Amino acid sequence: MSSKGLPPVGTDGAGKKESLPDMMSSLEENPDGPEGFNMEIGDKTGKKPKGKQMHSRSQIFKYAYGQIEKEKAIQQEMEENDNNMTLSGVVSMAKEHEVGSRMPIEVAFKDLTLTLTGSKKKILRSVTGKLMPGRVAAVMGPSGAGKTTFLSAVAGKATGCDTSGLVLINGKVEPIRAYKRIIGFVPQDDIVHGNLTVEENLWFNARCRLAADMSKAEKVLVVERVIESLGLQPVRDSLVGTVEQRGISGGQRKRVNVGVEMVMEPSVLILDEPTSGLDSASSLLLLRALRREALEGVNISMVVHQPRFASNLKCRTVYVCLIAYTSP
Ligand SMILES: Nc1ncnc2c1ncn2[C@@H]1O[C@H](COP(=O)(O)OP(=O)(O)OP(=O)(O)O)[C@@H](O)[C@H]1O
Repeated sequence: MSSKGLPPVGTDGAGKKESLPDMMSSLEENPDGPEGFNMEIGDKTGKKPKGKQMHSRSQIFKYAYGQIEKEKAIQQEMEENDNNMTLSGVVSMAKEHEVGSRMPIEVAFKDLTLTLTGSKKKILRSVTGKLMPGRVAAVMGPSGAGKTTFLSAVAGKATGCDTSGLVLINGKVEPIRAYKRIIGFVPQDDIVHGNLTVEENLWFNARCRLAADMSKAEKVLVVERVIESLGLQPVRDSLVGTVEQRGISGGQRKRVNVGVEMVMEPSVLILDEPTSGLDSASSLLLLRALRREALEGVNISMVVHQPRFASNLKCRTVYVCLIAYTSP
């Protein structure tokens, strides 16, 4: 993906560049502006008291960090219970903490078969199963088995193939593309803009892909949450980098790729090898961030090659072109 032809990131109506801090200052000066504060101050528990409007940058950040602290507490609780955590445990914890806020999407597929257009070669043959909200599914199998093809088909992005079989969204036969605004897809290749900073990449996506009627303050919260969750704080102002100009590390870049899809607050998040090229610590950090997304009710599927990552996350495992084994 190239940034050529894209509108400038964070510009005001006059085309003047508007960084996140600039934007926050302008919000502070003009809280009643068209994209100003219609959000309320939160307390430490993240609850928003009625009738109290946020009128300053510090108030917005107080709210944002109150929410983030709450999420960290949940994460800590999860880690303490890690040894006996089950998938149903994750889901019930999500309910307990009332953090599940996304529209739940269940994706079922029956006899999903993909044939190369103009030939009889079948890339996928009669794949049947279900991907559930609040769960993480690991798609595993040897190279060339069809993992990417399978996830592309689930996301409605398979090209060059004829698809047969059924895909049911929440039990209804509907084209998955109708849900593209709430499906995040992180391909193996880069989807970030190298000549923007980490924060600008995230902010650009938040601005373009979150609901138009969502206030700027709420969008800031979403971006801050993603930066915190993916451990991108130290590089938030660094250029991602291009071939000509070196930027952040490969592992950080990988996390930004995931982040640009996370900021759209998807209900379904599909990732093709998000941990490839990452060291164990970065992989774990990323997987924990994904588990937190699952706590929000997100339906997550990802290609992983290391079985220990799947078992770490207590994933439901979908083996492609192998005899299926589902982790307990
Ligand atoms: N549009 C297409 N045209 C031609 N061949 C295709 C197309 N899509 C997929 N294939 C073929 O289908 C097979 C499965 O590819 P896919 O990328 O899904 O495998 P994979 O399991 O993800 O592999 P890897 O782990 O190496 O990334 C490959 O042989 C690939 O060349």
